[in-house]
Amino acid sequence: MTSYLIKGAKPLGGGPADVLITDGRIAAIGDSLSATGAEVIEAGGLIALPGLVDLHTHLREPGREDAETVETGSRAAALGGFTAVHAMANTDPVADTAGVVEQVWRLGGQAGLVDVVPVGAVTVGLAGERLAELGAMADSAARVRVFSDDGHCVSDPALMRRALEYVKAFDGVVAQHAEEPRLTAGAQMHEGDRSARLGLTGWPAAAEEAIIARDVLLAGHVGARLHVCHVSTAGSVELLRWAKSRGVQVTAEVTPHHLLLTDACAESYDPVFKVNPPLRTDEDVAALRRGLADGTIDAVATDHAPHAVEDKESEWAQARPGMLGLEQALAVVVETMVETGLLDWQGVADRMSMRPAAIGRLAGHGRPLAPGEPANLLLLDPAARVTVDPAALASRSRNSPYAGRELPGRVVATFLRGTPTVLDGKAVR
Ligand SMILES: NC(=O)N[C@@H](CC(=O)O)C(=O)O
Repeated sequence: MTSYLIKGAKPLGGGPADVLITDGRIAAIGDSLSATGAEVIEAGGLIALPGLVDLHTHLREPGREDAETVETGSRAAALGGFTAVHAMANTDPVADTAGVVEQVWRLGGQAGLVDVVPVGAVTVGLAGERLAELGAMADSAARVRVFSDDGHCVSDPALMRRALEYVKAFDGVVAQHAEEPRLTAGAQMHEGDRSARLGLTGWPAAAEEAIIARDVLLAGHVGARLHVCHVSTAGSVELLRWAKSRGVQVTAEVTPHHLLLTDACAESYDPVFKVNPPLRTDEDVAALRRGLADGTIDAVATDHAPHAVEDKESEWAQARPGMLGLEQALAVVVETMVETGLLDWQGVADRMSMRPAAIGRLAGHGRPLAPGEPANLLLLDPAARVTVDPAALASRSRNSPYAGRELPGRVVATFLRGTPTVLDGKAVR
């Protein structure tokens, strides 16, 4: 295995240092290291961060390989600085059996660009009627710990309670897509003044908040772990704060797009801005940023949702919800959280690597950069500014809400267990 000597990068909490990588691990961090035979990477001005971990990626394989494959999504992830992604279960067939989660896990291993960690469905076929084979998925080679019907809410409270009870046995977590479906029938965008003016059916904040309120009570009652996907409203942040203060084992994620964009984007009627949950108001964005800064929201998760052209480039009402996220996630966090002074680099590592790895009970990821640890890391040029060109993305889909936008920071290199997946800002394969 090639050894790498990264010269002059800034690891967290210290001045410039060299990082020596041998046999897939960090062998040493220090001043003026040398190592014969090691490939030298000049990293002056770059920041070294632990490899990012995404709790919420849609890879679309099996079933919609025209929109994304495990391999193309893995490449997009590596370019974004990720070393592990959780692959959501809403594939075709649905990842609701040991067979399907093992298939996704194997495809991830074959692509070899990030660790692909399958999420198992909570209910058979995401239909919300019967629990899927949670134990069999947990015991499978894919070792599933995160279960989600994402795209659908587990809206039956008795079923949700049983799912929480079940995953407790193997320290799993139910990741809820919080959306009371009876309140969002036909919904197209955030319910408020704008939806009324634009004539688009509204998706009220209360549809998210009602499920979160119910589920934190259930999780507290059962004593199990609950994770809330893509939190989007100020009221949700308040509910999470309350639940955490009561000792409920609840964690939550926010997407990059909910940290940056608002429902004003819908004024364009460009369906690239249609997403579930919808983009909210300025006040919601401010509350989400504050919640992420103070740790009420534990993690940033991309909800990378690639869609084929025919599913997205249509009239707003016909378009599928969802937007790309993997390749720009870190840049959006730098713009919304670092450049605003809300998070330092340690905070970025915590919310995008350490905490998501801990929520997913993922070994070998989300570890500090220290001798002996697996060499999962990225090098970021914080001074670079990049204008997003959808045609240049590694994803098979093009539905980026950041097209034409200049964002700060550029991932220069990513290492997965000591092997570069990205060098000079380009995917190695
Ligand atoms: N987040 C999205 O807008 N879309 C998701 C599923 C979903 O949550 O609706 C997708 O799979 O496309």
